[in-house]
Amino acid sequence: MEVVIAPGPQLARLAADAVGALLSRRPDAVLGLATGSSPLALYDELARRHAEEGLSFARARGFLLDEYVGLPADHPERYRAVIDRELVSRVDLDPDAVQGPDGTAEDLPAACRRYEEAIAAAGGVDLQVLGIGTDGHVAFNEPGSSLASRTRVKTLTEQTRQDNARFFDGDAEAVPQHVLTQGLGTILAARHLVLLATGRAKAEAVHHLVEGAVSALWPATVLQMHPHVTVLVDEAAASRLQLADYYRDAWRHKPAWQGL
Ligand SMILES: N[C@@H]1[C@@H](O)[C@H](O)[C@@H](COP(=O)(O)O)O[C@@H]1O
Repeated sequence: MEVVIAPGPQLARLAADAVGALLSRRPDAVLGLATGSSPLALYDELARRHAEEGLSFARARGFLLDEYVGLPADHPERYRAVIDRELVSRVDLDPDAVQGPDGTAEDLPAACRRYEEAIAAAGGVDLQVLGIGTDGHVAFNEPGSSLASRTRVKTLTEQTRQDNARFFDGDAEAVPQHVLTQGLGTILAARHLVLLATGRAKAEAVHHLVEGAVSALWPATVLQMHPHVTVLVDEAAASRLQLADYYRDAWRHKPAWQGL
């Protein structure tokens, strides 16, 4: 796990560098797309590079991490709508090449199975963008999630509904109770995980993610089992890291050829 501690705008640029390097190596790369506020600066930077530097997503494909259950198809907070607004509509990514779990499906378990099959049929995710919840969830894998889980229905914790109320006019009751989410096992199958976290509210979760014991209580800790994880955090989110000085030192002395 590589931990990079830097100011927010630099984190977005580093994540964009990783996406750009992947697309130049492999123009038809499969991108794993996260919602929430953490990746927004990255999407802004990708949109800028598309407009100003010709970064192209024309042959790329995308898979969302998760989706609310039961929000109407035209609801602006459906994650599919969010990703269309924040990324797809701002670059040349083909909307038909982007998929998310279908939270409107009548048969939700069947929709989850189909989603796993679609990811496998695309050859798996090359680079998965991730955020982290204050309770240590990734995607919507809440505490107690199986560390080997695949895409399935989950029930949100009260804390996550409170955290996400800001997208629903501050009304936690309006946040759906149920979601479809890629499982932790699904996420671990992606080839490179790039997790972004900023702000003091994430400090405890980031500490567990990087330095805690692997446990379903802090689901993000399972990322320690993945061979290629880049954790991009600002000073506030890094404020509980015991080995922060070592991570800074390692980053400072990182060989130029290595890349993220
Ligand atoms: N399902 C999403 C996650 O994918 C996201 O990483 C996390 C943190 O969100 P934010 O980045 O807004 O803090 O919570 C949300 O509920």
